Amino acid sequence: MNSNQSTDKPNIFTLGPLEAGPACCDPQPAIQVRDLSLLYDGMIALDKVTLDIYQGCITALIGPSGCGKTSFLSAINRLTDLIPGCNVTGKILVHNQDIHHPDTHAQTLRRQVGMVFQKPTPFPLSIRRNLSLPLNEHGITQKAEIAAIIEQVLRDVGLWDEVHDRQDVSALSLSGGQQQRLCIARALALQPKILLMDEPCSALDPLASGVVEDLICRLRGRYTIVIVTHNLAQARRIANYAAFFWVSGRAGQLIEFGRCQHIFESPSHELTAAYVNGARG
Ligand SMILES: Nc1ncnc2c1ncn2[C@@H]1O[C@H](COP(=O)(O)OP(=O)(O)OP(=O)(O)O)[C@@H](O)[C@H]1O
Repeated sequence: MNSNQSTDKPNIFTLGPLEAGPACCDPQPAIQVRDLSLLYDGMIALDKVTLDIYQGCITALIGPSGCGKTSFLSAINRLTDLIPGCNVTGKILVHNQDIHHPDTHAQTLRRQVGMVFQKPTPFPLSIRRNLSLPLNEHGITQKAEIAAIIEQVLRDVGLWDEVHDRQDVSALSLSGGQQQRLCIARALALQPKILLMDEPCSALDPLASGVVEDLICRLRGRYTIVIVTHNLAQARRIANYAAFFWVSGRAGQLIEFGRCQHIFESPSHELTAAYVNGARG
């Protein structure tokens, strides 16, 4: 089925139970960003961003198009290394490890910090292979171990009941919402600590979007989640913290960061107030 015509079941009870994670009321930084600047071909896209992302919490990155949200996300797991002409300065610590230190390997980092993209991006392979391939690439080859991980992550994203008896069909035959949950399962298979999500619901119809949003909430506590969203109502519903970015000239800047309730109900900066009230952006 075409991804934009998803008829993903709205039944949230298909999502398997997750172990409760730690509450996020005692914020410990999982990611520490200091003076992060990012340039594409010498043109500044992010200007000196300093921010802590708290462990086990959901942090929403909000702001108008072009303010650098995706660039910020991509810097955290060094996907920016793969963009020709992209230059990153400043410091990012992930669980106290400097991601730019020569001893930090990008592949190891990306195992710790998974990424889910806007459009579901399953490989044009079977459901099973979509999940086993990254495991093989990270040296996991035991069939029994792979089968156990596949079952666990499919249960975690609520897909097990829907696909366990047809794991060898093409992942492209799934609905858009199912494909996105498969992509989340693929990220979870490598047991990351952090999940970066770039507008994970925006390519889905409202029902599938609701299922994925519910899933993201269920992952809270077990994972540190950073989500880019243009959907302010969604940010408000699911996030514990929000970071508001703005673009001045071409440079994206972090204007304000704080508890979601503060950002949406009593922001400190007038630009934030204008944006969340729909007057700007
Ligand atoms: N690969 C790239 N090469 C050159 N410029 C880029 C590249 N990716 C992004 N940019 C530029 O960097 C700036 C920030 O882009 P980015 O995609 O990070 O913003 P965003 O806030 O995520 O936008 P949107 O909400 O529209 O996705 C924009 O001016 C964009 O044109």
